[in-house]
Amino acid sequence: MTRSELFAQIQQKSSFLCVGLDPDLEKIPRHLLAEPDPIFSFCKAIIEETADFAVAYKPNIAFFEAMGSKGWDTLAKVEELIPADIFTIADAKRGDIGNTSKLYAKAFFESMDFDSITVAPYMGEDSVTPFLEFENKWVILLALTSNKGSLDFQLIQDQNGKALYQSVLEKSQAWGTPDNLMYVVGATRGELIGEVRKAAPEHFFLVPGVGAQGGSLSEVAKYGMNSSCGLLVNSSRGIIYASNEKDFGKAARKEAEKLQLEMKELLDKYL
Ligand SMILES: O=c1ccn([C@@H]2O[C@H](COP(=O)(O)O)[C@@H](O)[C@H]2O)c(=O)[nH]1
Repeated sequence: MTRSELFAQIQQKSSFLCVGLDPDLEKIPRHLLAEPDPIFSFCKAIIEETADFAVAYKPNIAFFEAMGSKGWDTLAKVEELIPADIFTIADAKRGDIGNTSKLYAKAFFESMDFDSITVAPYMGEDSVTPFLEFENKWVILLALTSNKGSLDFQLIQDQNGKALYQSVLEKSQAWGTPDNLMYVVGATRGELIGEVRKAAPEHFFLVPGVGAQGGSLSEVAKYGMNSSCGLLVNSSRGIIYASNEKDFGKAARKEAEKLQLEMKELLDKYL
């Protein structure tokens, strides 16, 4: 999917919502356990109920690969089920020496047909660029993550006062463009999102951390929105586990709609 197609979706739906698919057999409604593939049935219902409000889906690969080969089959079926006009993100956080990254890219972009993959920057240019060689596919590079451990390395400053996440932003902009490179920026980072926006004015940000992790959607929009929105804000548990009864699909729909309505107001205010 191209950047302009993504922006068109955002305008059409008045939404920059990414629904995170983190399906856990221990958390899904009990009645689904009688189904032949409970995780698929769960994701199918969530996708069907939230597709009106979502511009992206982000299956977190850990939740599928934890189930072994069956999990990979389920992931492929879920990816195929997502409507073609909705952006797909394989949240796999890959990255290795070049020839290995190339095969990770083939796995997610060719064997499966994801639009994008999350990639860790730690191993540098040759670990990231193989993912950028696929037409109309995206790398979403970890820049400033939402978790507490992001303080361990990402905010360490060099002798000139430049934080590691800033070096990641600066250097990686020579590898890709706003048309094939996005950044992960945690919603829990408040006004630092404004610093990231200054360093990468045109790139889209994938922003996890609203909902269960307590990040503020209005702060994210205030500091992070650009003239083509430039944001995909993810919520996983806050939507998919809104209920664990038979009404879980409808409950997820309600939460997704709530976020979309807030997003519409923010788009009206800042775009
Ligand atoms: O910095 C990061 C990068 C990735 N994630 C992932 O996003 C979702 C968040 O789930 P919630 O339930 O909405 O908290 C999850 O898949 C994480 O692995 C992140 O949280 N922070």
